[in-house]
Formats: sequence, C-alpha cells, structure tokens
Amino acid sequence: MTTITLDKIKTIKTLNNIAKSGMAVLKDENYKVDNEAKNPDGIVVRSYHMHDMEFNDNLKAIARAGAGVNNIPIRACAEKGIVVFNTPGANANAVKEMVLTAIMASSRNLFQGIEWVNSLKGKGEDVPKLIEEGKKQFVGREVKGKKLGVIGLGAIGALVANDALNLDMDVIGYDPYISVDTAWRLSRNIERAMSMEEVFEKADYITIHVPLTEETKGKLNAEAFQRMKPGVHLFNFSRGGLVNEDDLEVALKEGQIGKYITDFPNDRILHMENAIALPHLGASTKESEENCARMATHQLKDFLETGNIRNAVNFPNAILPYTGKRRITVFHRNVPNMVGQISSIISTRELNIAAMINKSRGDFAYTMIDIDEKVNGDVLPGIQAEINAIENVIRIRII
Ligand SMILES: NC(=O)c1ccc[n+]([C@@H]2O[C@H](COP(=O)([O-])OP(=O)(O)OC[C@H]3O[C@@H](n4cnc5c(N)ncnc54)[C@H](O)[C@@H]3O)[C@@H](O)[C@H]2O)c1
Ligand SMILES: O=C(O)CC[C@@H](O)C(=O)O
Repeated sequence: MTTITLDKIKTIKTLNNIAKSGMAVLKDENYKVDNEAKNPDGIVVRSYHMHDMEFNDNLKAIARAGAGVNNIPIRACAEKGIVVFNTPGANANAVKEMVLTAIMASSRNLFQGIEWVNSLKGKGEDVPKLIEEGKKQFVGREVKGKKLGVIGLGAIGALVANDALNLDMDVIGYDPYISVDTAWRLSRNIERAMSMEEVFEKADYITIHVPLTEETKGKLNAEAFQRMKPGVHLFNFSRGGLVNEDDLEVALKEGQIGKYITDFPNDRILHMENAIALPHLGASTKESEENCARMATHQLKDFLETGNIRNAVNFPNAILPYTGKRRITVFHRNVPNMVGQISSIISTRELNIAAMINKSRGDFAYTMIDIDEKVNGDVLPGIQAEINAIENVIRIRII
C-alpha cells in the first residue's frame, strides 16, 4: 500500500536574496531552509530566471517576492499543479517614489548635470567658474502644468497618477482591465483615456506600469513613438521587453523621444544617447523588500499548511477556514463534473464532507474538501489513487 506522508518537515529553497524578516516567517520546527535542496516543497524567488529550470515532483509552490512574474513559467507550473504567488502592491510605494524622482530628475537634466560636474574633477580652482559658465546646457523644464500619461493603473500606476496631481501635473490614465478596487482609489481628477494611442498623443511625459505579457510585449514601438509629442520623456520601470529597441534607438536619435529612463538596461541601451539607465532599483528599498518577503512567505506558509490560496497568479484564490481536520485539495482542469466525481469518491467511503470550496481561473480550477472526522490514514491512499485517476485531475494533496 502507498504511504501518504502527512505533516512532514517542509523544505524551502531561495533563489535570490530574500529579506531576513520574510524568511523569519518560516523559522519553526516545521521548516528547513536549504538553498542546495534538490526536492524543495517551496521556492522563494525575486527576479531569478526560472524558465529553464526543471521542477521536481515534490515542488508545491513558488512565492515571488515582488510583482512581475515574467521570470517564472506560470502556465507550465499550473500544468503541474504548482501554485505561483506574487505580492501585489507590496513594493508599489517604492516604485512610485522612484518614478516621481525620475520624472523630476529628467525634467531638470539632473542625470546629465551630475555626470558633467563629475567630469570637472581635477580642474582645481576653476571648478566654480566652469560650472557657472557651463550650466546653461542643462536648463530644464518644470513639470507643473505638463501632462503625465500613465499606462496601467494597477498598484504602481494608480499611486503615480494620484501623486502626480499633487505636483500640479495634469494626468491622463489608460487601463482597460482596471480593477474595481483601484478605480475607487483613483482621483476623479485623472482624465480617462479610451485607448493607449490617446495617451501617446496627449502626454508630455509617459510612464508605463503593465506586466510583460504576449499582449504588452513591444507595445512601445515606432508606431507608438510617431504618435507621441516630439521630445516626450518616456519612463519604463516595468520591463525592458515592453519596448522595441530598434525603434527606440531611431526615435531617440531623431529626438522624437527626448529621454528614455529605464530600470532595465542592457548593453545596447547603454550606447543610446538620451537613454538614462538605472540598475533595476525601483523596488530596492528596505521597506519594500521586507514587505514583499513577508507577504510571499506568509502566503507560501499558509498554502503549505492549509491549502488556502491567496494572491496566486496561475490558480484562483481559495480560502476555506482551516479546522485542522483532514483536508483534501485537488488541482484540476476547469471542466464540468469534477466536483461531483471527487465528492462521490469521498462519500462512497461514508465520510462526511464538512466544508468545500471550488474555484476556477481560466483553464484551471481548485477544489478543497474538509472531511468531518479524522480519518484513518489507511483510507487515504485509496482516496488519493481514485481521485488521481479521474481524467483532468492534475494533482492531489492531502493535508
Ligand atoms: N522596477 C521594479 O523594480 C518593479 C517593481 C515592481 C513592479 N515592476 C513591474 O511593474 C509591473 C506593474 O506592477 P504593479 O504592481 O502595478 O502591477 P498590477 O498588477 O497592480 O498593475 C498592472 C496593471 O496593468 C494593467 N494592464 C494590463 N495589461 C494592460 C494593457 N494592455 N494596457 C493597459 N493596462 C494594462 C492591469 O489592468 C493592471 O491594472 C509589474 O508587472 C512588474 O513588471 C517593476
Ligand atoms: O525583486 C526586485 O528587486 C525587483 C522586483 C520587481 O521587478 C517586481 O516586479 O516586483
């Protein structure tokens, strides 16, 4: 008979540096953090590229301490019943502060100004005179009264849009998939664009805050640049892949884009004039790293211990108050009659279902069932085998 091991110690592997206060959440006798582990139950990650990784059969969840999940093969994970979490909003304030800093700094030519002043090192007593003579090349413009276009009004975009109003900027925003919660938080003084093109045409500054997906990849291209006001400043604190670099190079050369400020440089970008490159610092504050790490590890722990799913990106959220009784969790495809088949396997053993939840998201679904009595361990392998044999079941876990 197969043995089902319940309540064993869970091994966690980290693929990036994760804030200590986050890892402290997993510091108890039920967890072992081992970064060399070959068969971890859970992985905590930031930007580590996971697309080429092989996942072991024991891996149950990946917790991304951050927002973007383009470094993780989330569909392939769903196919294996591996839940991928992220931490929505946990680093949004850090990125917002960085974007607003970048808007002001680019407007006043601070980046180039500082570089030039540093180049005067060694000029001795002439430095003050040279500065007064040379500063005219860095005359900037004020943001007050200019229009900021915000593409993507999620956790970061909404904060940027609201706060830009306090800098006396006019703000126009575009997000066809905006959530109700975010819409409530947005100031009514933000103009609503009906298309991305409208933002391109109207804004003096454009900042993009959308995930990198098949839909958004390369969205900022020649066609987009041509619609923009000449000399526009473009801010990309989301992902490099949103921009077509061939087209960007031309637009910068021709002055159609006045400045491109990005958190995602590569060698090519470093060679482009008026491209200002930052070392992916948007979320790099102590506060944000701790927020993300704590949220990620709490979600991971809760899932490993109770099966509850909060803030997954490839499975639905599903929360069923945990009673400590036997819980059967099943990942399956989103097709009819799965709940019926699963529950009949339980009821034929005359076990009473105490609570149940079934949620779906796209092609995938998740069912949790609590059994009333603490069942004899011998019954469980049979239940597991029968549920596993149902067509369209991806994975079963008994807690
Ligand atoms: N530079 C950094 O360090 C850093 C830090 C955090 C996040 N990010 C990046 O920023 C992105 C956004 O982060 P967030 O926390 O605001 O995420 P979020 O999920 O809260 O917001 C994304 C928003 O984009 C919208 N959207 C999706 N497709 C769109 C489209 N085609 N057109 C317009 N809007 C669209 C969504 O409706 C959503 O409101 C992340 O996916 C990540 O790639 C970067
Ligand atoms: O982990 C980081 O430092 C950056 C994270 C950021 O790019 C995100 O998408 O949340």
